[in-house]
Amino acid sequence: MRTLTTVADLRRHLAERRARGGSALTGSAVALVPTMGALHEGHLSLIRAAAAEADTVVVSVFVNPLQFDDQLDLARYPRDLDHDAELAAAAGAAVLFTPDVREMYPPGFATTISVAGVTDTLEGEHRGRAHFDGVTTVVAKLFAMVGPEMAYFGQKDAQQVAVIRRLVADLNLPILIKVLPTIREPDGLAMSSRNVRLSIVERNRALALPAALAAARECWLAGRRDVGEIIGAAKKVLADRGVQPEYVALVDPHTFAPVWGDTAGVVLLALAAPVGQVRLIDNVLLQREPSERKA
Ligand SMILES: Nc1ncnc2c1ncn2[C@@H]1O[C@H](COP(=O)(O)OP(=O)(O)OP(=O)(O)O)[C@@H](O)[C@H]1O
Ligand SMILES: CC(C)(CO)[C@@H](O)C(=O)[O-]
Ligand code: BAL
Repeated sequence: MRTLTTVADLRRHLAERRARGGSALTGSAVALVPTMGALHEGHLSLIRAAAAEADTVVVSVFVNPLQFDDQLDLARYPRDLDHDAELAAAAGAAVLFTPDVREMYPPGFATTISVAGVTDTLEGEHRGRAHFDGVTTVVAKLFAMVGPEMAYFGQKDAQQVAVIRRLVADLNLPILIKVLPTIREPDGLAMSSRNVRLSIVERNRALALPAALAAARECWLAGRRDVGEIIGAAKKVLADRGVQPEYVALVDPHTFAPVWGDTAGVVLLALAAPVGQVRLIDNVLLQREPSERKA
């Protein structure tokens, strides 16, 4: 695996690899897995899936200052580039792209890519307009730098997925967006780079999030369709375990518009909550698993 830090080196290396041609199975397809590093099994599942489908997997590691609404969160964001390189290589990455902030945003940089509508609610509302503007600006730049045929994202950041899909559709970008399920710890906590900042007590309290999602799903599976009732089931679990959510919401999984009254069709239950000094998010799609559907 090559570790590259400049756009010029990245472009040169990818051009050489493309010129060589790939295998009969994958052609010379390039896949991008954008990350902010401190890699864990969630990221590795994306890299492995990309490696199975593309000749060249580029993993980017860039802690993007533009998308942080909280400067302390940016300063404390976990960083471990040497370990990331080992893990990414073992999972099948061909290139680790780790630009510094000046390479990504040189002096004079003045462009913002902004997606409207789907960014209005939940994370967009609570982390502020700049969060998703930061995400879409850096992702658009990464797409332009790498020129991937496909890009891989995790369902844990469900709204980010909807925003990226909108970006790709609106700008006619010829990039296939692949979304993989949330990878969880054995006890149910969604893997996240920020989990390392939880104390033992907080780590235990954080289990309130998957438990709240499970309670809401139980309620939905029991046939309840009243939005207040489903959200109430999740909120009760959080309150019982001493977690105060920033939001618990039922939304359309494509537009992220809130669902009111009675739910119909597939809806997404999403929540965000601080646990100690760490802000966690999680979500579940309320739909019947294929095995639960009637033949
Ligand atoms: N548990 C997970 N399962 C599947 N994909 C994940 C998981 N966690 C993160 N990802 C995906 O990995 C990509 C990079 O995410 P990122 O580097 O922000 O990691 P993270 O663990 O979400 O960090 P944090 O939530 O602390 O910012 C995103 O597409 C994200 O959705
Ligand atoms: C997509 C991303 C790498 C952009 O900085 C980030 O938002 C993330 O890690 O999910
Ligand atoms: N995984 C989402 C990136 C962020 O929290 O800013």
